[in-house]
Amino acid sequence: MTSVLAPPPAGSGLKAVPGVGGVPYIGSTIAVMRNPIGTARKRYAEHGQVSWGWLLGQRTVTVHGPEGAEAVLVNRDKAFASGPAWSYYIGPFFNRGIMLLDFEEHLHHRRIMQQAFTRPRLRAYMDAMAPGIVKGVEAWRPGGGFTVYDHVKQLTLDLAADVFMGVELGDAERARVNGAFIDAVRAGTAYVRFPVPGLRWHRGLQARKVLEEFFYRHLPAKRRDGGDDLFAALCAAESDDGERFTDEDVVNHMIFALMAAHDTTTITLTSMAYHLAKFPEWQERLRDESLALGRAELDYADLDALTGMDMVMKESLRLIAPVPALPRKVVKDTSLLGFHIPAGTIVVVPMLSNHRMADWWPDPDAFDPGRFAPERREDKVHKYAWSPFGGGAHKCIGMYFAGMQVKSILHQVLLRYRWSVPGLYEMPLDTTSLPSPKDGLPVRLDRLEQSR
Ligand code: HEM
Repeated sequence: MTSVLAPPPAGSGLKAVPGVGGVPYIGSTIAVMRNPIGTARKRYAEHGQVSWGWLLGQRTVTVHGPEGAEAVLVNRDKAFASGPAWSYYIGPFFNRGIMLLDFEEHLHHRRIMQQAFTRPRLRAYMDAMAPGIVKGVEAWRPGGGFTVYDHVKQLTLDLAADVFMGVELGDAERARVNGAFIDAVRAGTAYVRFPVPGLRWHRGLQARKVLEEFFYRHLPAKRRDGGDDLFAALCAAESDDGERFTDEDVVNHMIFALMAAHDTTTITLTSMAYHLAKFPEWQERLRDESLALGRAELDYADLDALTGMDMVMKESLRLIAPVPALPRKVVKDTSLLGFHIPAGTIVVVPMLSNHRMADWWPDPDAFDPGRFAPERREDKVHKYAWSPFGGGAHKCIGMYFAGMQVKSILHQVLLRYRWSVPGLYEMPLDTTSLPSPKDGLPVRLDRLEQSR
């Protein structure tokens, strides 16, 4: 049965948001978690671009399609706040991370943080991560049942110590910090959302303490000595108006940035590895491209030259958007594509399913990197048709960093290994949190005869 979210104000000319309430607090949560794309398609077919339902305990409006994504993310009326929406999931563990700030305050932090992502800084991060990538990839053990996701996750975590923290860690300290980081991330998807000793939420709070203690301890040396890592960059960052981060800001932003960077990059590489295993002709094309560069290590300038890799990355980000949905809380009554949205509502932009809408993408479920080739550019159909990095004020600040890291890693893998999956294999995705393979993506990994 269709029920409306709230009657629009008389004379406003706005429409009421239709939807299916279902069981209060639960609604379509289980269906969305199990099959986000199928559920979104059904809902779009039944109710159109804007509809509401219960999701994860909240009355939630889902706005399908790029027009809605643009309206929410560009946020001209300043009606959609990121902080209160994201805090529901990750607030206690990623307190005062930049994505949890809004409007003027967010802009103030963003202006300073931008200085840690300038081109010279990115070049320095790329140089800093290169030896760790070679060492990590070289240590992989070829054979059957090589789980790509687990290995890439470990590699990106190890790289974070070099390029994010820039701190020499002993094995025990590394394990302690990495463990705390993993617990903080996991806590966001806890079912029991209050601290019971031994359960995820409690472990997340403990982990936050470990991370804070770690960063505060190393902060004075970072401020004093500088360096080519993100931690040093945040300590030194200064906006054009001379604003700088306090110690507390640096610690909060470091903990958040680690989280924002880690799973997203891991998922992107896993998705690329999966598609390259399913479509070996693309794997060979990318390997030829990497070999043709004639250099063991990528330069910053090479990133644009790897055109096949760029298309595969874009297509993999389209098919599996690492951040599957972007939530916002409505802070004042507003309108969205002609619908009345009352203050207090949660609005979600479902990036994962938006990228698979047949109204915007020909053959939306097919892996076809050529759709991003200059002569096709199917993403040009709308500015927000392809938006794995979001848009507007909160658009991913690490977008170029991500491209740099993903391409640097894949280049080294292509030069050393060939990998495959059985013909009928389909990667089973766990979509209860950020999308990841339930089975870790087991492949057969073979060392190339002549690695370079
Ligand atoms: C392929 C990898 C990545 C993807 C798909 C991705 C995606 C996103 C998305 C969709 C948002 C916006 C969320 C929203 O508006 O609600 C975002 C924000 C953000 N990302 Fe990324 N991200 C990636 C990698 C990174 C990396 C490597 C870093 C850091 C080095 C990073 C740092 C951030 C930060 C700090 C924000 C918050 C920006 C703000 O609120 O102003 N991300 N990311």
